Amino acid sequence: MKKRALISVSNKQNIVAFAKGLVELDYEIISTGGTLKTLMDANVPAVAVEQVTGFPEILNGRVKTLHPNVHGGLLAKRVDQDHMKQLRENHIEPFDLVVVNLYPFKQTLEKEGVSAEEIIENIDIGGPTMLRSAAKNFNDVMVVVDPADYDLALKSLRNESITFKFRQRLAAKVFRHTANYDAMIANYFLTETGEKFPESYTVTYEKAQTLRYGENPHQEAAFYKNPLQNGMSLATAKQLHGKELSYNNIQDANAALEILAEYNEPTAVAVKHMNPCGIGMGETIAEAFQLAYDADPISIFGGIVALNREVDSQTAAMLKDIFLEIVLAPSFTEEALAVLTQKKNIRLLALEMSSTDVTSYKLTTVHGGALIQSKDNGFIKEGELEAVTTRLPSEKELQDLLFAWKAVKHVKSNAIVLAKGKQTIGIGAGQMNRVGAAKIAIEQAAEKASGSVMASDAFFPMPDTVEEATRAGVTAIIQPGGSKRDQDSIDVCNQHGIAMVFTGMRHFKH
Ligand SMILES: NC(=O)c1ncn([C@@H]2O[C@H](COP(=O)(O)O)[C@@H](O)[C@H]2O)c1NC=O
Repeated sequence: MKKRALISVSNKQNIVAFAKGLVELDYEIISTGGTLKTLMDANVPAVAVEQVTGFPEILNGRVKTLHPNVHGGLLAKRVDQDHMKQLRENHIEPFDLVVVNLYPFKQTLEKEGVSAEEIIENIDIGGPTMLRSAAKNFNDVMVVVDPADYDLALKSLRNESITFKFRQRLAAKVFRHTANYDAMIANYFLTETGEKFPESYTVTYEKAQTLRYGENPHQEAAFYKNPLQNGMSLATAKQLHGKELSYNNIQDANAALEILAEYNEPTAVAVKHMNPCGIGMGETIAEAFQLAYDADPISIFGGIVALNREVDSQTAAMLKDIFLEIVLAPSFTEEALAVLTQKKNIRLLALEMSSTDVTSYKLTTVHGGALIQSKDNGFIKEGELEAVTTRLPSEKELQDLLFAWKAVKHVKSNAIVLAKGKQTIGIGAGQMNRVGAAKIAIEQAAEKASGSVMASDAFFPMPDTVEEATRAGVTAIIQPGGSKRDQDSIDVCNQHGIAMVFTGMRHFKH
């Protein structure tokens, strides 16, 4: 008996060559409408699936292969005498090979101005059903879902080297593929219904690259992209120069992007171990970078720098003299590229910057599960600040307070940021007590601390941090407020003529 292949593909790329190869191997090909036409047009002999089902394609293609004559032929176990007897009794012939790829749901979703109706019509039903039937019965049926596997499949068929393992791998790929496809559909419906934390949470990622190693050389790692991400994405950033990104590079670049998303004016940020070590804002991007650099010329060594404007030759000349892992910006001028590409090891990344996706959720795995929360999109406007001290901040202090508040949100808790003139001058990150973070920030700022402002990511449980600030010469403080002992901190401020404002919003970052 001739071997039978069932072919039904939306993406018709390379299908003719594959089908021709199958015909040479004496396969009988059964196909659905559009696929059949493609094959016939290329003179590949094939039979319409209607001849197998004895039923016309109905409901505009919603039902074409959903039939026992198809699924019986896919699911029957060859070693099971009873299965084979039932096939004979019902005049069903088994299939040996299934080649299916699905309606382009994702591409439809991404189409501009697409209607809900078109999206729904692009949910493939018959395709996944065939794929799943064949994959379940992989012991007897070979299933190919990815056009990239056509050559390998054909080669194996020619050499008659189809092993159990090979068919199993193809089946495994099918279940990943249908799970990914369904996850995208589930996500679409989640957006439509506005449900936040459904009874099960389905995420899907697609491999962007295998990484050399993870956070440390003994850890394995890969980078997966979100297939539904619109706008800013590190997976689609253009690498213009330098060796492959590492796991830590991607984490740091992400931290830098989150920080830059806070600022509209020309801003530069230097990041080390996912904390900013310097943030500067200026009239030009060169000025901004100079400030970010001067903020901490030691910690920037081996760090990454992200800028929210095109890198020009002036900025490139400054960047060139520092050892940096990555420079990340929306674009680079030709001259800037000529300067920076002289450095073999620096990675240059161009990435269109937009505000980070405010609807997205952050997922952290823990033993036994995952924590999911909305991103920290908290943003305080000037008018929302509550002045709590006798002295109110001056206009200059106010601008620095808002600048420092945006920065402290992105520093690991407990976090204290000292800033002056739209420049961070001291950052205390990740300390187990707040006063410790303040001491680090003050020591970093040294003599610059005098006349600076201070931001704290959470309230002061006691007045010790404010006392440190007064000794350093800090003139204004921004913090959430809400401690039982707020008044103690306010009193210290009033005694020293410090202006303090409350945001009413905390920015823990663990
Ligand atoms: N409904 C069905 O019975 C059915 N059977 C196969 N399909 C899909 O139809 C597509 C191929 O259609 P055509 O050969 O007509 O271009 C494939 O993506 C396949 O997954 C179906 N379509 C969707 O559900």
